[in-house]
Amino acid sequence: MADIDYETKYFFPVKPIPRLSCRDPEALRLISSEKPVVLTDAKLCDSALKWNLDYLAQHIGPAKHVVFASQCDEFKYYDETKISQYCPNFKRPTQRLEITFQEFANKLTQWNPGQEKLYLQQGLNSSVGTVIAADFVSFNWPWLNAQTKTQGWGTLTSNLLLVAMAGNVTPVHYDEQQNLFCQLVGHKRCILFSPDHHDRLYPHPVYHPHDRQSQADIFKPDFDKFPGLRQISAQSAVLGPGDVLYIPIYWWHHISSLHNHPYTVSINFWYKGASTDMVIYPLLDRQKVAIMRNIEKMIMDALKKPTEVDQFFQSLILGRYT
Ligand SMILES: O=C(O)C(=O)C[C@H](CCCc1ccccc1)C(=O)O
Ligand SMILES: [Zn+2]
Repeated sequence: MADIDYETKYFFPVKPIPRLSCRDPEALRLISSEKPVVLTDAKLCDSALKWNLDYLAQHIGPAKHVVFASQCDEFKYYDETKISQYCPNFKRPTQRLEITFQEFANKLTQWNPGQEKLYLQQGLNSSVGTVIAADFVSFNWPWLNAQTKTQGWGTLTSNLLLVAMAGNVTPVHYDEQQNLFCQLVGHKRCILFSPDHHDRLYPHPVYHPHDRQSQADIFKPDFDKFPGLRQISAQSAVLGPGDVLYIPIYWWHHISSLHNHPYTVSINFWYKGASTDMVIYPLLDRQKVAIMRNIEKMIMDALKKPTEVDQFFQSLILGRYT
């Protein structure tokens, strides 16, 4: 698969994410400097390369799994807990279901155009069957543990099992965790933007259910509403089975499942970032984003009304911090 599938037209410059061996010192240098890299031979989840729909349906067990349903290809994440507090009229863009993997697999194989798209997004837990657990145990933990120790990352918080239908899109967002993203079945196109894009990708307010998601659509740009979009630039890669993409903490990413296979299977490894108690100046871009998030949370606790925030910050800085 080409580094960047050129049939897709972008209005912004895109460079390929380097594809390197996990033994290449350059790969480790990129990870240490929190830059994206595709590791082509990490053999991180080789035991899961056989996790196709039938195998998972047969072995993952009878537990309910979280599946999102969408009337379009987009699956924009929303935080359920933030709806009741500040956005009671929020319209959920997807419906959250809890069904067995077998039910999900049946819906996928019987899907017809015009029906809603489905996306299984389930944290792996102890409810999985023994066969899947055995595959999980034989992941390349020695390499993984050595890697995360070297980088000083925190604990592994979760492994999200992702089974998407071809064409599914996860719109532009960032996460507050380090991420080793393993592609198992099918191909995914990943478009990444550095954390300094905070003022060019217009995240929803921190109190909003779409916190951490971009308000803008990079494939239907509204340059009047979001003029900063004219200054964005990305790195991109198409991931195939066995590829591991390092998505650095706070890096924006857009992920879509290509049509060369009816579905895709991925698993991610989310780690807490290193503790930044040693603050070294100049601050990293991601540290500035973390500070902005804390200020937003404080101001919302204080003002309670989102409509007063703009005026508050104008009064604070206009004519004073130029
Ligand atoms: O691994 C990652 O970080 C991704 O974004 C992978 C992405 C699905 C993520 C769904 C999601 C987004 C935000 C919060 C919780 C869950 C995909 O592969 O489509
Ligand atoms: Zn993400």
